[in-house]
Amino acid sequence: MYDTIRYHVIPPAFVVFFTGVVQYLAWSGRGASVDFSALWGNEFAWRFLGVSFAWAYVSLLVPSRKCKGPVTDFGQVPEYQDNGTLYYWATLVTFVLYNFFVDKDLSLKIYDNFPQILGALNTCALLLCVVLLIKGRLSPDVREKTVMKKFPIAYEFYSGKELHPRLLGVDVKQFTNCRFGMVAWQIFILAFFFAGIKREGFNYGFAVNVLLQSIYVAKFWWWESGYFWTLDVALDRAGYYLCWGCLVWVPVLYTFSSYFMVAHPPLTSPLISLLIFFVGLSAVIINYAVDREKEIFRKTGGECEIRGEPAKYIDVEYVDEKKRLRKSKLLISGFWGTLRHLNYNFEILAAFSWSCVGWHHGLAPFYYVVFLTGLLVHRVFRDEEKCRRKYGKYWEKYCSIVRYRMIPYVF
Ligand SMILES: NC(=O)C1=CN([C@@H]2O[C@H](COP(=O)(O)OP(=O)(O)OC[C@H]3O[C@@H](n4cnc5c(N)ncnc54)[C@H](OP(=O)(O)O)[C@@H]3O)[C@@H](O)[C@H]2O)C=CC1
Ligand SMILES: CC(C)CCC[C@@H](C)[C@H]1CC[C@H]2C3=CC=C4C[C@@H](O)CC[C@]4(C)[C@H]3CC[C@]12C
Repeated sequence: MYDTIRYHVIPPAFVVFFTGVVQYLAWSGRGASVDFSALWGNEFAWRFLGVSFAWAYVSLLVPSRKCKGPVTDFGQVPEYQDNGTLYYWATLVTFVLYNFFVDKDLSLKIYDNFPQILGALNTCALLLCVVLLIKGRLSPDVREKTVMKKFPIAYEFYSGKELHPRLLGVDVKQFTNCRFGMVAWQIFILAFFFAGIKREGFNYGFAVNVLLQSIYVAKFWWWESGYFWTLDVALDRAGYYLCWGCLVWVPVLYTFSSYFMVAHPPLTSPLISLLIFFVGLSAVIINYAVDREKEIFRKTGGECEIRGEPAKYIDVEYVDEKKRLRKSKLLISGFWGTLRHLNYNFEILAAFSWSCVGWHHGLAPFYYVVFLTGLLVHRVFRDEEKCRRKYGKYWEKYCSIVRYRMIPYVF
């Protein structure tokens, strides 16, 4: 029963549901009813995507320093282009300059053609998932155990076949997640903000919404090399969930509060907006600090200081897929000694902060927060299942020291 749901029901149901929701969001966000003709895109949308994809692709080809991700159970060490921060700032500055000096209506055009852009993106993303499925089945880069095993086709399409596939000389997940998804998030919210100014004038609430998200996204680039060690990159395979998710779902849902605010400007006063800004900023900073603490701990092999004292940890052992015994450490001081997923709490608080400037308009500005909360609670279980399988009794020991996941005494 569980396997039927997991392999046969959820994948097709999610593909249909999420692909459909995109159409709803694209139109409801501007107060219009769904028009399916946008699914094919239009000339502007295809040109916009052509340039964006080419720009992202070139950023992964130009000579640059490289960084490595964690070694997989089957001994592969993925290699990434380490020029994310430069790419992010170059894209941002180019977009702003182009918008102010070359095409003053660019942001409005992006806003007006957003459903068409999403339609075209959806086509490209689905095509990519088909290519990844065929490549994974016929000619995977690495012939490891899981990739060689046959699962139901809908499941393979949804979850992906390969862990670190490369296409046209670039790492697919770095392209979809980092080079496209995270930059699209930044560029779209900025375009919506400029479009909002053109239509309704400057709005403090809207400014706080976009500024907080921009700080959040900019922070991502400082930490990009840390991202390569997360579940998405180390565990999730390249398929609909991750690649379609980053190519389409991130651009539509993660930016939705800003998209919505163009047609529904926030009514929060400048003072309240400022207060919300400081709450949101603190949340982004703490979220980053928690991630960073673990990153430094891992990079130094545990030989680092946390708040002026040597890091406290427990030594753990695990057996990898090749049956080799490996050693590692789990941090139990600093942030990681308080709750097992403290970073998620501040992730949600940050998103709540930038959404709540639009609270006068009901639930719509909070769609992302609702999704994020579900995603992160589900991720807590996925992550802990992974850790329990990996570390066994050592994970139980860690859980007995750091007892709660996200809410003290409750969860
Ligand atoms: N906006 C969004 O949609 C989302 C944002 N995020 C954000 O991304 C960031 C990364 O999140 P995510 O990858 O989910 O998870 P974490 O950064 O919480 O990483 C979890 C992993 O860290 C290792 N770990 C767990 N506890 C310890 C410890 N005490 N000491 C050392 N290592 C430990 C384990 O991996 P190992 O096998 O190495 O031991 C575990 O699998 C967060 O800021 C999160 O908020 C995450 C998901 C969605
Ligand atoms: C069924 C699908 C619609 C669901 C798609 C989900 C994915 C798009 C997202 C799953 C995990 C997300 C992320 C994880 C960690 C991140 C680090 C953070 O600092 C920035 C955001 C992100 C890259 C984020 C992006 C979307 C997911 C990959």
